[in-house]
Amino acid sequence: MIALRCQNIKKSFGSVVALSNATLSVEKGEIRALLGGNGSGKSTLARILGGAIKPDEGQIELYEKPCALRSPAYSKRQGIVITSQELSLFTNLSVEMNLLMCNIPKRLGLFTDHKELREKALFILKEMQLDHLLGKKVSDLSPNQQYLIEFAKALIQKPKILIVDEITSALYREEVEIVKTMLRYLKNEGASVLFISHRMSEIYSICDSVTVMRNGETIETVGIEEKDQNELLSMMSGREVVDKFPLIHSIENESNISEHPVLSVPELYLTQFKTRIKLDIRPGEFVGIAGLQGHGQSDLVRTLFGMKGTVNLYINGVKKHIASPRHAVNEGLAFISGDREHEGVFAGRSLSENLSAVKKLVMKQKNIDEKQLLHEYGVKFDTPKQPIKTLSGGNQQKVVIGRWIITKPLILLADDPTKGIDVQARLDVHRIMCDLIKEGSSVIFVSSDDEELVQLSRMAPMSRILVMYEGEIVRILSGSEISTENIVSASILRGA
Ligand SMILES: Nc1ncnc2c1ncn2[C@@H]1O[C@H](COP(=O)(O)OP(=O)(O)OP(=O)(O)O)[C@@H](O)[C@H]1O
Repeated sequence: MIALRCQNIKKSFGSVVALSNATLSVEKGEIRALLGGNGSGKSTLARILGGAIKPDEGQIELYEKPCALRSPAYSKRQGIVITSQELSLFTNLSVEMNLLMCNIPKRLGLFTDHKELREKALFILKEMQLDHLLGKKVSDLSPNQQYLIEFAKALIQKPKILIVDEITSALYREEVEIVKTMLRYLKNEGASVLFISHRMSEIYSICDSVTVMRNGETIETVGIEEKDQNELLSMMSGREVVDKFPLIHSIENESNISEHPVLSVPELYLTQFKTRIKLDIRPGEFVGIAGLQGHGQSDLVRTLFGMKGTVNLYINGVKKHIASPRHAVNEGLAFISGDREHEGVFAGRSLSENLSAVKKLVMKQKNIDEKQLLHEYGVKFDTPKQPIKTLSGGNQQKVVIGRWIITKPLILLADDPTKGIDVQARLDVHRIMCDLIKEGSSVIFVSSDDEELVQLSRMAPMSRILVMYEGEIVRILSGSEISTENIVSASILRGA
């Protein structure tokens, strides 16, 4: 039985055509990936199905009956639930209160039945191995735990059609496994899922089929086994992909490593773990930071950038006290955050202001050709003057990345910078990083995606992967040791 059918859906925002023809059918119990480049219309389709916006044209059928999704409440009543990275949690309330916000159990029809509330919440939390979060205030959870609670909140509504809009792009491997298990569970219950993600490996491991979108159109739907990654990439871009992950340099050649580190930190203190790390980074080196989520990877780069107080380090052999991010920038460091919403974009500002913020305000440099740079970084835009918020999420992140790349830093620190960026754009970002490395910059790169670290290591002439566990570096991988298998085993087995 067809659970959802969309026929020729169109939607424009002013002169921007977000959807020109979205046509797809999803079976009951099917997990369908929606794959497309940044700005291809995936979220717009999701928001139409969730009743947040109305299509200009087209028909939607639910369980083979025409249906006008006129409001979010109406879509919810039809069993369509959306979960995305845009959190709708009340941070001052408990996890269980948030989970059941849409349907708080009552005693005598008046008072909150706390016992039932806890029981219902505990059931779903246990299924997700998150029962330790019961009773906690949402503001006390890590961002990733908050995403999982947002996801649990969708599950508790027992959706018939669940739309998962890029929830996994910020999650680590073990959390993605939780999402995967729950989606399989929903599938077995007969629900259908639309799964939006830019991570190919997740799409292959979670989904039954994939609909590829390009420029607001659904191009084709295929069974997940029918096409390999390069074929999907070609369908997304409309071009033949010749060499998806180019091996620019051999990683075996470690003899080139300079004796003189560009950055040397005898003792980097990580407050959360009370551990001390020693780091030496060579000019032109790519250093990937891996590990299970929350083992200090993010703290490491943030501490280096002066975000956690003064840090003592040596740059090209000269002792420096980095007391703040501004100070770090002036010493040649740059920091790209993957937390676009809170640390990336200046929401009320234009593309041009967002792109040139550091260069103009901190480095006091003028004469920046923003338009040319936006093209160089592959941003899809109308004019540099448009507000950044009018761009799709991935395009916004490209502007944030561009902001730091144009400073031509000595050392680039990146904290999961490519999440939310489509596969093709991610490759572009990797190439931009490698160009920077070729020009002599060093890159310290945290990623929640081990495959990304392996790919980048293969593209850079000198590379290492440091695996962290409880605030310590427990394994250093180099040369042919660099593989996702070795990263996984070192992360889980404390360096083994
Ligand atoms: N409220 C809006 N106002 C103006 N333009 C919009 C609005 N919402 C979306 N768009 C535009 O519609 C197009 C499709 O955006 P959408 O967010 O659906 O893409 P997407 O495929 O989800 O992208 P991403 O992978 O980057 O999240 C983009 O060009 C975007 O700039």
